[in-house]
Amino acid sequence: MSKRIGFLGPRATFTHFAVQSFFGDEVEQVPYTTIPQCIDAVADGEIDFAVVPTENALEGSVNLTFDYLIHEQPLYIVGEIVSPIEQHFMVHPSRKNDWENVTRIYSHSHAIAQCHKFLHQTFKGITYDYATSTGAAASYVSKHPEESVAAIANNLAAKEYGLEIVKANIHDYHYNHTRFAILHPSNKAEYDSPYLTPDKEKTTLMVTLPSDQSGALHQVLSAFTWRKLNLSKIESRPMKTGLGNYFFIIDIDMIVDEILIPGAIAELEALGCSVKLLGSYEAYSINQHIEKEV
Ligand SMILES: O=C(O)C(=O)C[C@]1(C(=O)O)C=C[C@@H](O)C=C1
Repeated sequence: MSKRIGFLGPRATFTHFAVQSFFGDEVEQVPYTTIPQCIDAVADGEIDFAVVPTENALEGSVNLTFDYLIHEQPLYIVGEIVSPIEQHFMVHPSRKNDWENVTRIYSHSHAIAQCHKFLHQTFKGITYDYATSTGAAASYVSKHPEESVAAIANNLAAKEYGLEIVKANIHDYHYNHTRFAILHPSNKAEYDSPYLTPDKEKTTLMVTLPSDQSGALHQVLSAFTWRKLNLSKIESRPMKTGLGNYFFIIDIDMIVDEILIPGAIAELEALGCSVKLLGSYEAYSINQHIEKEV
């Protein structure tokens, strides 16, 4: 039986492109309207893996994904897909000669944020409406030709929903990539992509510091430093238990081994930190532009 892969939908989102590039057509692709719905589905066993965005090179972390994983559904990251992101400005074909006069712009908040310079220069003072995904925004614009609204999305969405791209590549910086996590309830679950080869190994930890201990973060970092464990990310997020209470998400450039990472974790625990493994996995990069049909 083919695997069921859930993703942030509808069809033709960036997440759908990541799923298509990694898993291909042999799997059943199941769209969900929101990130929490997709995460719940894999936790409930409705699907085999969930694919959701975690971080964009211009905008930073997708907080909803990490917050939901930490506070609501403790799943493991079992793989990572990095995809190039190209944002285009699109309208219903009936507005293609009048696109500069639209009065609303609809997209995912990250997509809007990635295009701020263009939007500020071209549409000063315009209203932004936030959609659950770029694909959802494109689908809305196609169904509402009577509304003076444009979408920001990728070219698969323009094709899928019959929209006209009137301005291509409107993201502010050329280097625009997003990471997507493949999630599963067990950290032993694996899926080798038939299409992509892994280019990195990673471990993600959640570390909570002992309260009010001076130099605690310095001590945490030195547990990695003297073992020469390279960190590619360290980010703080609120614990949601009170002002000033934070935990850290730490990415290490290596999978869990027998000695170094267990040693670092034991040292952190001895310092009074609590440490949770969020995943130890392979990371894959998509090198092609988004042109392939999904
Ligand atoms: O809306 C989409 O198409 C998504 O897949 C979500 C998402 C995100 O959450 O960052 C993914 C990639 C882009 O950075 C913009 C939006």
